[in-house]
Amino acid sequence: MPIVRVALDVPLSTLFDYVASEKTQLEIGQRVVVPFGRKQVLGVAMAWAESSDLAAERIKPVTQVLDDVPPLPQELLTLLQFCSDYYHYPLGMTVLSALPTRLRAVEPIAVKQSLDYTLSEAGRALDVATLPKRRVVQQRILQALRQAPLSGAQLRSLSPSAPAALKAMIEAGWIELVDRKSNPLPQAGERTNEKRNLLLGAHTLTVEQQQAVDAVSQQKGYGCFLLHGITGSGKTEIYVHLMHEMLQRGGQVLLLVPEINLTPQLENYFRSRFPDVDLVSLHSGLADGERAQNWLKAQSGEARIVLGTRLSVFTPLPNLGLILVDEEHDPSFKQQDGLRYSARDVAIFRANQRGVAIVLGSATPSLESWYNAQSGRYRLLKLTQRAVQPATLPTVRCMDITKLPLHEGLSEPLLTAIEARLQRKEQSLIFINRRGYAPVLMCTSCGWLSECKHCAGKLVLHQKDRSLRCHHCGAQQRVPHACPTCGDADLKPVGIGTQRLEETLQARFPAARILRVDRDSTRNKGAWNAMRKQIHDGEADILIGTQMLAKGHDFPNLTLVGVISPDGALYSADFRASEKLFAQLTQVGGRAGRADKAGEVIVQTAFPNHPLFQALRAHDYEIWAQTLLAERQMAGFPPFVYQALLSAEGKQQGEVNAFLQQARTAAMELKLPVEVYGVVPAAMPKRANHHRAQLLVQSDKRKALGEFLRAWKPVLDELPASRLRWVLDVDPMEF
Ligand SMILES: Nc1ncnc2c1ncn2[C@@H]1O[C@H](COP(=O)(O)OP(=O)(O)OP(=O)(O)O)[C@@H](O)[C@H]1O
Ligand SMILES: [Zn+2]
Repeated sequence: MPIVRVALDVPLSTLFDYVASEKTQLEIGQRVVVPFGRKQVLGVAMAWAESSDLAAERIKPVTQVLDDVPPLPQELLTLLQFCSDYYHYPLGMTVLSALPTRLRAVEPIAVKQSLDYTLSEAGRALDVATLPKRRVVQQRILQALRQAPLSGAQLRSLSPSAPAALKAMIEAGWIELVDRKSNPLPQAGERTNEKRNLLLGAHTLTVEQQQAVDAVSQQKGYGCFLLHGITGSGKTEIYVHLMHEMLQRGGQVLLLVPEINLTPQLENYFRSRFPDVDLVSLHSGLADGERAQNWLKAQSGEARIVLGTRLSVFTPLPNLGLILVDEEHDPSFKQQDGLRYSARDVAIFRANQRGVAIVLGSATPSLESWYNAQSGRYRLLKLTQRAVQPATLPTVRCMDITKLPLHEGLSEPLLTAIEARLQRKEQSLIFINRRGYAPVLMCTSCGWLSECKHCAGKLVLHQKDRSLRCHHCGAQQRVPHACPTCGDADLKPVGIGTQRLEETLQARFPAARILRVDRDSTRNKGAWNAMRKQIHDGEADILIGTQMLAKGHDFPNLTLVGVISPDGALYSADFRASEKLFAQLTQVGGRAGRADKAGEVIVQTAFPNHPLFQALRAHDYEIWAQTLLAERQMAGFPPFVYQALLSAEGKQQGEVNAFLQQARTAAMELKLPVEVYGVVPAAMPKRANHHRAQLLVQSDKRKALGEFLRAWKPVLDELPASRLRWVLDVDPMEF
């Protein structure tokens, strides 16, 4: 009896053996339903086995083979195996988490029969008379398709041997699959389904853009390119040209983007540029059914451009020819739970596995990528000018808030600048990374602060509904009438959030139309889209926003960006904080003056001479990256070392620490060439009543760290931890 090894969604690092009866026609990569404990669960057939460690009578048979969709290709299974090994995450859970939700259920999915066969250009050009006489069925199919596109069922009704003939003709390139919806029945006399991979509105590329496009398209086999282009330099236009080139060659393109918020907008944009090309998007905002359909279109090769957030890096793409990663520095490419992968890094592995080019684009590359470009592992492509003439980079001014009086957090120069924009009917954006009214409520008489009972954090004042809310655990309560400690009624909001800024600006500029864009104001579905339209249509004068507004948008009438209190990042415990801040400010500053009007950025800071702000004023990413790299090298931080973080949390602090101490002892006993640090509290030491602590391990060799983790992980799995949750995070981004 053949034994098949199946990946299941269980937290064990093994596969599970089942018997595949002779009758079932099972292929590796197919989804199967198998008994597990008392349940029937979904799994993926990963490999055949000669024998099993289980006694023959204990191996259960596969219940059902799902043949609703084609098997996962071996290439994808290999990629998932790599991820499981590299991130030390159970293989079964890795494989299952890569599937769209709908394909993880034990019920087969009903694939909408929306695909039709049609003649390709070569097929239409074919003269039936030149086909050998004995290929009757092929001739019949050809003639039928001359009339109209047909479904598989219709073609099969032509002859019992139609499937074989069809297969041969697809391989010959005469027939292709098209989406029925997008191809309404042809009008008489009209040539149909002519896919020309139309590219609309192509700009004549600048010299720098052309060089970048040439370098990538001339690449033979794997190559990783870092596209460093200042904001508005036309990186997107490069993607478009590269996509077009790949479409002409018949390949599929995968474009990874960091933000689900940006995908609908990008999707429309790319659709408008490639009106006759099948493009699908994959992100968590889609309904399960739609997501599964899009995934299947990618797997069948029908979708030529796949646009998606991080999970789409695991989409099967038979003709994958190019991978693009936009805003490659963005931390949201790293998944923060379950399989903690970096979609950017997996994409690089995938490009290598496939032997194709990958382009990482950013105005502020991550230090990891920058370092790789400096050392020659990646090829650096630079765009140093804004694409649209005469658009230039905005002027950046820093206002020293230790010397200037502030009105509710706003300096006079900033207010004057906003006023000027209002008079000129231009837009301003005020960037502040704090939602709510004020970060904390304080009693002026005893110093009491609104703290969360469950977390090591403060309760944020939300004025609109008079509530105090914890942004970490979601706890919420009404604003007290008096101080809970001393009874004094004089409670004052301290610090500034988006709501307070909105109130202040509205009072100062009563006629201005102010739009606040943060997680609270965009919670309802469609709210953000509506707001974006308002901004584009010029129905807002002042935008107040958190980082949501900072990324990727192109608002031509926006000429002023104000930045309120970014200083926290300068003395944060997170060693990446200042890297992130520079990227954020460059991004948000890059929203100003993208068209014909000059832009201005005003930063309110207590440290105007900090190297970060100097580099920001000079628009000099390179010098800033160099400064940071030197610091990181001195301190022994990434990208000069590779890290893994073991974090644990539980209700009892003692248990959390004991677990981590045992883990640490075990790590030391392995006597491998890695540095094992001490057990320390997490940056957020208590959240939702759970105490949190962590243990960092690092090495200057990726391989040494990997070998250590391979030895350490099984030991961790055996440690008593029934009342704890712990995770191992490789290449951690959050501490
Ligand atoms: N060669 C070109 N000639 C004229 N206009 C161009 C050219 N390339 C791009 N543009 C235009 O320049 C603007 C900025 O380009 P794009 O959005 O591609 O920049 P980007 O580098 O992706 O920007 P960001 O990183 O700030 O989002 C767009 O309006 C685009 O249409
Ligand atoms: Zn809390």
